[in-house]
Amino acid sequence: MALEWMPRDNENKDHMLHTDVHWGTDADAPCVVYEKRPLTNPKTGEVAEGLYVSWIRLNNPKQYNSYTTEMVKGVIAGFENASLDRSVVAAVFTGTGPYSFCTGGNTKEYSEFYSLRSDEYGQYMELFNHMVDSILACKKPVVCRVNGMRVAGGQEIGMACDLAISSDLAIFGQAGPKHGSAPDGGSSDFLPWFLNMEDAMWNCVSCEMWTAYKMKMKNLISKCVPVLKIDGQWVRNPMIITDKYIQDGEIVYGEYKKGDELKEARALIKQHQANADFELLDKEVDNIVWTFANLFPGCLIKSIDSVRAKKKFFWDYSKNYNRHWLAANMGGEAFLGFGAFNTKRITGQDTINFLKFRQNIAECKTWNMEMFAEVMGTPKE
Ligand SMILES: CC(C)(COP(=O)(O)OP(=O)(O)OC[C@H]1O[C@@H](n2cnc3c(N)ncnc32)[C@H](O)[C@@H]1OP(=O)(O)O)[C@@H](O)C(=O)NCCC(=O)NCCSC(=O)C1=CCCCC1=O
Repeated sequence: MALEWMPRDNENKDHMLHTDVHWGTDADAPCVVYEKRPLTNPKTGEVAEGLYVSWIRLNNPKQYNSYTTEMVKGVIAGFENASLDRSVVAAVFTGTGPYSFCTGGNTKEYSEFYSLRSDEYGQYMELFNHMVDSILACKKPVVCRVNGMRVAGGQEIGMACDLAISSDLAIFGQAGPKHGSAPDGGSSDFLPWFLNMEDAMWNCVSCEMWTAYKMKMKNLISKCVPVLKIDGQWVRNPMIITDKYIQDGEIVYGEYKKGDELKEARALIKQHQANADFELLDKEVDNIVWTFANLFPGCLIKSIDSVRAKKKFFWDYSKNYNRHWLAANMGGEAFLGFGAFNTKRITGQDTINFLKFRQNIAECKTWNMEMFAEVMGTPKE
C-alpha cells in the first residue's frame, strides 16, 4: 500500500512573471519578439511534441538592433518566461536581419534623454543589470545566435549567454571609451575569462572591432560559419584571412586582408549581405539545442549554473556600484560622447575632439557647456 491517503493538489501552478506586454511583432520595431518554436530533431526534422525553444529576438534593425529601454524590459520578460516555462528546453538570443545582433544601448536615447539626467540613467541601469541577470539566471541553457555585429552592450549581453555561434560576417568589440562610457555592463567582468588578460584589456578599451574568425581563435565564441551563399556556394567572409595561420612569422588567421583584395571583398559583401543565408548558423544552433534536449534537465542546468557562477563572480561583485558611476557619468563624458555619435549626420564627425578635451582638462577648465562646445563638432553648412 503506497501513500494514496495523503491529500494532494494536482492542479498545475502558473509561475510566469510576465505577460506579452513587453513584446511585439516584426512590424512593431523597435521591440523584442518572443517566439516559442517547436523542438525539432535536426537530423530527421521530427518535432518533439510539447517541447519548445524560446527565441528572444532584438528587433530594431534600423538602429543595428540596439536596445531601447522598452526592449530591455522585453529581454527580461523573455528570459524570465523561458526560465519558468516548463515546456521550454533552451533559449536562443538573436537579432533581426543580416547586419547586427546588437550594438548596445540606444545611443539616441542615451544622448537625447539620459545624458544630463543621471538619476534617470541610474534607474535604466537597474533595468540593464536585471537584463544581464535574467540571462545568467535563466534555468534553461542560452545560446547566442550572433547573426551580425556584437558590439558594446551587445557584446555584454552576448557574453552573458552560455554559448555563442556566429555569422562569419560579424564583428565583436566595445564602443564605450570612444562614445563616453565604460564597458561595465558585463564586458569588464566577462572578457578576462574568455580572452587572455592582455587581449581582454585591449579589446575592452581600444574600441577595435575584431572579426568572428579572430574571436573564434581567441576563444570568445564556439564557432563561426559562412552566411554568404553565392551561386549556390557557401563563401567564407572574403575580407578575412582564413586559409593560413602564419605569414612572415605573424599570426594572420582572422585578420583583415589588405589593399585591393580587401576593397573587392568589401564590395562583394555589400552586394550579397542583404540576402545572407543563415541555414548553417541555424543548423549549428539546432544541433546544440538538440544535444541539450537529450541530457538530464536537472543535471544539465546544475552544470551550467556551476560554470556561470564563475562569470557571475565579478559581475555580481561590481554591478551595483558600477550603476552609480555609469549614472554620474551621464552628466559629463557620456553627454559628449553619445552626443557626438548621435549628431554625426549633423556635424560630420562621430566623436569629440579628444585632444582638445584633454587640453581643457589639463588647463583645469571647468566642465560647462562652453567647454563642451569647444570639443564637439559643429553643424555642417
Ligand atoms: C561601429 C558600429 C557598431 C557600426 O558602424 P557602421 O557600420 O559604420 O554603422 P553606422 O553608420 O554607425 O550605423 C548604422 C546606423 O545604425 C545606427 N546605430 C548604430 N548603433 C546604434 C546604437 N547603439 N543606437 C542607436 N543607433 C545606432 C547609426 O546611428 C546609423 O544610423 P543612421 O540613421 O545614421 O543610418 C557603430 O554603429 C557604433 O559604434 N554604434 C554605437 C555603439 C555604441 O556606442 N553603443 C552604446 C555603447 S554604451 C552601452 O551599450 C552600455 C551598456 C550598458 C552599460 C553601459 C553602457 O554604456
